[in-house]
Amino acid sequence: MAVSCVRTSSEQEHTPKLGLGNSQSPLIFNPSMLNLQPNIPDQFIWPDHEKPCTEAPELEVPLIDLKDFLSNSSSPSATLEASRLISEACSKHGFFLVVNHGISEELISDAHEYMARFFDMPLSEKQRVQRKPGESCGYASSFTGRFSTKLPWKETLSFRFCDDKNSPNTVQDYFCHALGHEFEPLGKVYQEYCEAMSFLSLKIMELLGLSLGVSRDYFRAFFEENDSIMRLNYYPPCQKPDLTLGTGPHCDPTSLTILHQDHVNGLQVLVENQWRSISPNPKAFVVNIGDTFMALSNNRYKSCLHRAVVNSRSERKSLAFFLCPKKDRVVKPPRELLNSITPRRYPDFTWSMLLEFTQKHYRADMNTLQAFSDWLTDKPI
Ligand SMILES: C=C1C[C@]23C[C@H]1CC[C@H]2[C@]1(C)CCC[C@@](C)(C(=O)O)[C@H]1[C@@H]3C(=O)O
Ligand SMILES: O=C(O)CCC(=O)C(=O)O
Ligand SMILES: [Fe+2]
Repeated sequence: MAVSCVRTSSEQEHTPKLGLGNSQSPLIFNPSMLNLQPNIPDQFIWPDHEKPCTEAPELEVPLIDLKDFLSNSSSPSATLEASRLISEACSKHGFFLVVNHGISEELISDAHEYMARFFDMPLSEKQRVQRKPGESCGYASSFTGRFSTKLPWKETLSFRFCDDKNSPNTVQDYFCHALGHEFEPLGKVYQEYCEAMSFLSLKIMELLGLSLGVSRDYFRAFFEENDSIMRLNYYPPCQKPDLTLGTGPHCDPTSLTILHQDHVNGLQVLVENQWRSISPNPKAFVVNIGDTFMALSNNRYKSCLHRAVVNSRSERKSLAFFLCPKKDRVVKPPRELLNSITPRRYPDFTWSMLLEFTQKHYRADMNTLQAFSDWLTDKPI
């Protein structure tokens, strides 16, 4: 069965007031050609206040060793310590590293290898799975045709993962149906990778629940049967890395992001109004909470601002798993997180509504959740 990704109509896709692109004749993002030009096109040059600064001191990110917590004989003290460290990280900038996560180096290496092979394919081959307006799956090269300014210097491939026993092979099926059976090995690796990401996400949800003083199972149960997004990010070298961005400043609208960087620096987080870099660590996943979990926590934990910079010497790649709840689940905080001092911060919503908002009406940035709340309550954005 062909798996259809999120399909939304695109009548408002190019709402001029939001400066979204014109899909009639989009610019083609061909970095090897663009890098031969004396200058990069204006559409890739970001405003001065968003240009990457040369300095981005390394951020010491809390590192959480999951070995004891994940072992069958995990002790209450190991669980308590892991949830305490998560609480500390999420009360600061919302980023932490996990090691001894139980995911094999071979699977991670295969996921990186197949990502390199995919992006090495000719553009015409990649465009066989071209992302269509309003959809959140498929291949995109710098979102030309979707946005008209501040184009990111990257190519992406996004696809859906469903933790649903009734459709057990959504990822593998997507690749086989969209690209052909010669892509079955690639589909198998990403099917296995996404299953491992989903398992790890649910374990982290147990720790997030404990760290917020709700039951270990509360958030885990909410994300059972998750309907998540896997994204491969490819950032070509850029001759003018000080003028453009690989991924612009944003908070992830999703619930939890589990990112694996290759060996090239590029991920930056805004901490106390200063951009700080998170150095690659092949044995660690970088984890951050997103807007949807910020709403679930009733704003106790913050979805934090981050971006990806590029460089003039080498390409960079990252694997990003975005945990998302089943589309019709109502996102609202548990009653333990509501009281007279901390009343409801965001209205009830479903992930399906927020996803549609980011794909049809609003380019995700640092204010997505507030803009979405205003949109829901009909306030002018
Ligand atoms: C639901 C999503 C929208 C984006 C991919 C996932 C989670 C992160 C979002 C994104 C990366 C935030 C920055 C802007 C964006 C347009 C991008 O640069 O890719 C966002 C993704 C998207 O809308 O495709
Ligand atoms: O590539 C990176 O390091 C970060 C990418 C990112 O933030 C995203 O895809 O949401
Ligand atoms: Fe992100």
